[in-house]
Amino acid sequence: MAPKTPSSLPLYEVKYRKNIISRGIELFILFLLFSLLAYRFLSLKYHGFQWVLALICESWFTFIWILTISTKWSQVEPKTYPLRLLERTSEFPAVDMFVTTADPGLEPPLITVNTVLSLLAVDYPANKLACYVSDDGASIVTYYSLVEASKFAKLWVPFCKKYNISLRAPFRYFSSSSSPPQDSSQEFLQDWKRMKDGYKHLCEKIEDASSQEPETCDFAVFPNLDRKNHPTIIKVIWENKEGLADGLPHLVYISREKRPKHPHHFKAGAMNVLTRVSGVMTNAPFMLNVDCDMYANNPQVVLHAMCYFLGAKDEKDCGFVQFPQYFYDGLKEDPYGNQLRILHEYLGRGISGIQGPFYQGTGCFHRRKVIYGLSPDDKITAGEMKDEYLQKIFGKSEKLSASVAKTLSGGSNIIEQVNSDSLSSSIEIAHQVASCGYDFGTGWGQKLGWLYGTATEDILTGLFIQGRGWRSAYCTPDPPAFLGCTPSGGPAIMIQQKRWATGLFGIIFSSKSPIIGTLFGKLQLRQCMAYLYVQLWALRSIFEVCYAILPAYCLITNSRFLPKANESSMVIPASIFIIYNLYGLSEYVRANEPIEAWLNNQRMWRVNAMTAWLFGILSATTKLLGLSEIAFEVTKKDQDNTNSNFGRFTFDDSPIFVPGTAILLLTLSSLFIGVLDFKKGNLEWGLGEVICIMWVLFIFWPFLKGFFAKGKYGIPISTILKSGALTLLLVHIFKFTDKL
Ligand SMILES: O=c1ccn([C@@H]2O[C@H](COP(=O)(O)OP(=O)(O)O[C@H]3O[C@H](CO)[C@@H](O)[C@H](O)[C@H]3O)[C@@H](O)[C@H]2O)c(=O)[nH]1
Ligand SMILES: [Mn+2]
Repeated sequence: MAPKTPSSLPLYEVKYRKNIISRGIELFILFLLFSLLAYRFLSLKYHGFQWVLALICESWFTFIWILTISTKWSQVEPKTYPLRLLERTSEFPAVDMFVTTADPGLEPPLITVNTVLSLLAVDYPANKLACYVSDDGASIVTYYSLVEASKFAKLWVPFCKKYNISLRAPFRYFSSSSSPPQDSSQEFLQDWKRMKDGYKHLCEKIEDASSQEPETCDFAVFPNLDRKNHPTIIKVIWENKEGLADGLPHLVYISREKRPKHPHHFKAGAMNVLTRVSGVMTNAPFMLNVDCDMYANNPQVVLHAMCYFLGAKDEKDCGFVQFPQYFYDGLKEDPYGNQLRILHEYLGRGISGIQGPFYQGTGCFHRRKVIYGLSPDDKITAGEMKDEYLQKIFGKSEKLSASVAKTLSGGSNIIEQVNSDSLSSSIEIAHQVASCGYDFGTGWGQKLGWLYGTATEDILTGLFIQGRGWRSAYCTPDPPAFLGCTPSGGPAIMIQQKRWATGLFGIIFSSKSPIIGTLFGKLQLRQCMAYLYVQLWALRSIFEVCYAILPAYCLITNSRFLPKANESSMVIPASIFIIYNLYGLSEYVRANEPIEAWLNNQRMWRVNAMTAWLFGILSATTKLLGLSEIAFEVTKKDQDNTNSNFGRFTFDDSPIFVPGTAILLLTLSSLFIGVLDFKKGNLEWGLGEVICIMWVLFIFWPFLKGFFAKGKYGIPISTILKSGALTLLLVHIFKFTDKL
């Protein structure tokens, strides 16, 4: 038999996990849930209001469980082979890399700089890459930092490539190896020292610039600039004029025009400007997008993505390639429950086994033509290629429509579609397509590009792509491709979770709803169910809150919502509780996560559900009714997580902490009332309710500690007073309904 030639080996493989045992347990839990519903239904006439409420909540939980099972059913183990790709070809397609930043205060320029440096240094021919940074903060410090970073990159990039450094974001490289490796050569030691000094110098310059704005003629446009009202600024910081494969990729700074009267559509607006500006400058057939805090942690990222794009038998199988969002410096016990490792491990791989991962907003490679609205089997007609037609949809720029035409008609000949003119010659047109009115009346944000009208533009945009029949690919190289910051402390997490819950819920009611996509489009049914699983977060809050206060209700009104401990039907809820938790724990054990992480996640996800998601449903409803506007509050990126108190829950005086505090106070009061009743005897409630009370206290443990802590670790008095008033009101209402 002849040995396999490299070109016959696949560039990627996707295996399905044989998760027979966990599937069995999931189905068994479903069976128990149905038994519980049947039991409740049949015994409804012997019980009161609590029984009905419990039945409603448990029906909802059963529905969510069905979505969960379907989503997790077919988990994938993808594998990509970049070495085979390198053996097979030397002609690589071009990639435009987009970085977005919006606020130099919440997103320190040094973080953005590190992300950019890590991208400039990836293992890929430099003449095929261009890096575009969008700065919605129009910050002189960000611009200055990038200019300085490009100077440092001339040393850093060759250094990384010469010694094949695996970590190419300097802040991570120098924090993980504060002294050079022991057995390194004299030459390496010298270079290493030069890099370390160079980076230190860069940091100092950026720090100085943050306290005193830099002054040179190149920065003339920035001073006295109003972030919300300014013209477009585009600067080609570095151009790889000779087109050297071992040089530095182009680096372009863009701050799009902003005017108070024009909606700017947050990140989606920024992404569309990046798409257009890059369209008239380099027009690469592939685009990578990362948030400013997501540095490339694996220098071969682009090659991994290309394994899918170039290796897919059918283009349709690979509309975009998504890398999971992982975070750096996360504590192993995951105190805030926002490392999402378990979410990626099971749900993420499960979704990937259906129609492919959701687009997660960062760490994703797109095909330009997919972003331009193309469907897998679209045949472009000559009429659609006419300039007039293109300008109606893509806006009034001849040069842009010419490059769009190239992209749309290019077919699979992706090497040829790029622009070869110099960047500087397109500056004027770039300004035009970055202006704030350019979108208006065109297809941008409606049927192409990143979609408007939501704070979760990522999920909406990905949904729209999959609804047209594209599949996406999940890429999980080792080491992880990208690492970013995840918020720490209570308030930042709550804001992020609320934004997600609000945006996701709104999508269900939009014209791009997954339900419509399945009925009238090409979204697969189970993919629709997976989307609903996340999009229903906000609505889940109502059922979770009701269920969490049910035990307190029972203790206050001396009633019960569970069978008595000595009744045989108690077996059903008890085994659901035990098996569900053991099953959850086993997921952590299988993924090598500590038990503490499981406990903390149990807690934080329920806390989020009952607080942030509850605010999510409020803000989504007011938005749907037209009473409020979309808001995108940028998440704070911490540079330094080494503080010993890192991991402790923090509070502020935001109303978002009121529901949690109130549920806790209500539960404590019910215990108090329960103990008083206990002396009187003749109790209706029993062991089941008490265990539930304990569980609620366990979940709100960080809040309980917050009663006794000071400063940002304590719950503000005003929040306690508000929650206290709410609790009193609820206790009275409960007592009152009981008398009815
Ligand atoms: O007006 C804006 C607002 C935000 N951003 C950028 O958008 C990115 C994401 O913002 P961030 O505050 O970090 O939000 P996260 O909650 O961390 O982001 C997640 O959720 C968002 C949708 O809610 C997605 O857009 C992100 O890609 C995804 O990582 C950042 O690079 C921002 O600079 C802008 O460019 N312009
Ligand atoms: Mn982020």
